[in-house]
Amino acid sequence: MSFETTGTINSFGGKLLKLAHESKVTNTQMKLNLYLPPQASSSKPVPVLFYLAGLTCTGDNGAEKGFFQHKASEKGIAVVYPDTSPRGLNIPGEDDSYDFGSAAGFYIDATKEPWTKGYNMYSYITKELPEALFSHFEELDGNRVSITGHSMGGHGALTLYLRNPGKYKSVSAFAPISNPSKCPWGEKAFGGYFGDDNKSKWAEHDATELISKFPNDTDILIDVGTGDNFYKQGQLLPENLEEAAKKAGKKVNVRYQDGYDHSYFFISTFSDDHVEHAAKYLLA
Ligand SMILES: N[C@@H](CCC(=O)N[C@@H](CSC=O)C(=O)NCC(=O)O)C(=O)O
Repeated sequence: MSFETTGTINSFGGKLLKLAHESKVTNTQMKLNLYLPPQASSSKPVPVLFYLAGLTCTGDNGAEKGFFQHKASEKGIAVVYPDTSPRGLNIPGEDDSYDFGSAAGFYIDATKEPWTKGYNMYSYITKELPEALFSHFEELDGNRVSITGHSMGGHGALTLYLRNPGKYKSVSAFAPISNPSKCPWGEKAFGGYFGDDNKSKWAEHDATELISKFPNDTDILIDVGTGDNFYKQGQLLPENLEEAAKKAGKKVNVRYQDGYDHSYFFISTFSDDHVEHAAKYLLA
């Protein structure tokens, strides 16, 4: 698969590439950003951190406002910023709400019509995109990959990690939707993409349900702001994940950050810590 490079921007001594490619999995063109740190120009391939963004986002939000490039440049880690859904499939209702359809792909493969037409962000992020990137960019080391994300993307990072033991070296999340089967955003998305009667499928994409089934030890870093309105409204439910992790004997370190909200001011404050967390495993 070939990538079109539509822009190249200098950032912290490296390059942010604006990319587009045709996806067989989503049946659309997909856009993304790829940050190559300065070390990518040496002969040794660099490890990779995927950042999954939240509702209403594209691959631009994290690249422009997350400040991941700061620490990634220092550590020699590439960062992939994918889009959050297919775009323009012409499914009725696709663009009607901010929390379902466009920019709300929830990192699942839909099983319910008409969303099966291309709402396959799980396969796109875990298979098609990395395979395409690692065969096209020899600067990237496909054997050293970590994942992080925000809100809906935090849910994506946690569930992709927990569903694929060994695929990612580490995981972390900012204000993740931690128990989607039990919050309004998740109920709407899983009901729409899987069906209200398909609760076993819901559980397959719920970090709180998955953690006890994960076969390996974990070291999961999560930040949540105590001033986050979505946290206060019960959309995130990190306590449910903490409780399930405790019962399962898994390490999940949830840091409740005093007064921080849900925005990129919160993410950019702690993004260095999340890149450091990934670096601990990617550079071990
Ligand atoms: N428009 C919505 C709120 C949308 C919102 O806050 N999106 C967050 C992610 S929320 C969970 O996935 C986001 O990252 N927005 C982009 C940004 O640049 O801040 C509403 O009004 O409630």
